Amino acid sequence: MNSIIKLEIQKKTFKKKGFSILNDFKLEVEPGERLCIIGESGVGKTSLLNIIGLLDTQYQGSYKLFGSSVKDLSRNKLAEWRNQKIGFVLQESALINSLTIEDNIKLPLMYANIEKDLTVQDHFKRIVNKIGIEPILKKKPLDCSGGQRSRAAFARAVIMNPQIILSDEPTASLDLENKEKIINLLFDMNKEFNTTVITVTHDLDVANRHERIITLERNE
Ligand SMILES: Nc1ncnc2c1ncn2[C@@H]1O[C@H](COP(=O)(O)OP(=O)(O)OP(=O)(O)O)[C@@H](O)[C@H]1O
Repeated sequence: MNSIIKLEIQKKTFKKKGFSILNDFKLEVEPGERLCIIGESGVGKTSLLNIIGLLDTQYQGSYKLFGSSVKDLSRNKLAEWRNQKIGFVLQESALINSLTIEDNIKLPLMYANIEKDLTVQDHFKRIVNKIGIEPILKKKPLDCSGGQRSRAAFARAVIMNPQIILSDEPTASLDLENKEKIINLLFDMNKEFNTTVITVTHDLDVANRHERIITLERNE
């Protein structure tokens, strides 16, 4: 099988801090894999997701995504892939406070100019229904609870039906019931669309539900 992600990092250096992380780190991921990344705080899990998700291209090493070398991609291509092929659920996913929850979730569709597409509308209804956020669609983020905002941010990350979903602690601020909704939606998409799922978590119950777990080690 061809890898969807082929990453070989020599190191990632933070100039001001003068230290490096992800030294000699290699990762290959196949389409449709459910991979979990664990490791102690500060070891570089979020930094790794930023690299995989094309938010950070400043590191020594090579990265092939969907068979293309990331260093050769134009800024426009990087932006297009970030919007259309990669769903990024961040620890603090910023929703836009002046927009309703519905408009926030539909933002990636508007950028891609496909918000009127019927398949996309079906996908929207299904996601909203599965994670139980119909009641808050017309509300603004600041009128919602933290857990509701997390679920809305999750819906926005998966609305484009991306090929890869990257989640950084997607269940951290959720109660058990809502944690289940998010994990079930993630794995349903994985089953139905062969979406590659990569999750960073400290929750071992969530980790154990992935088919592969890698532990990042500190390597000073
Ligand atoms: N922009 C940055 N500038 C300088 N140092 C940074 C930057 N981003 C991250 N670091 C440092 O790099 C290291 C790895 O950070 P990262 O957030 O990737 O760790 P993590 O494993 O995700 O941690 P946690 O589990 O606490 O979220 C930490 O020491 C952090 O302080």
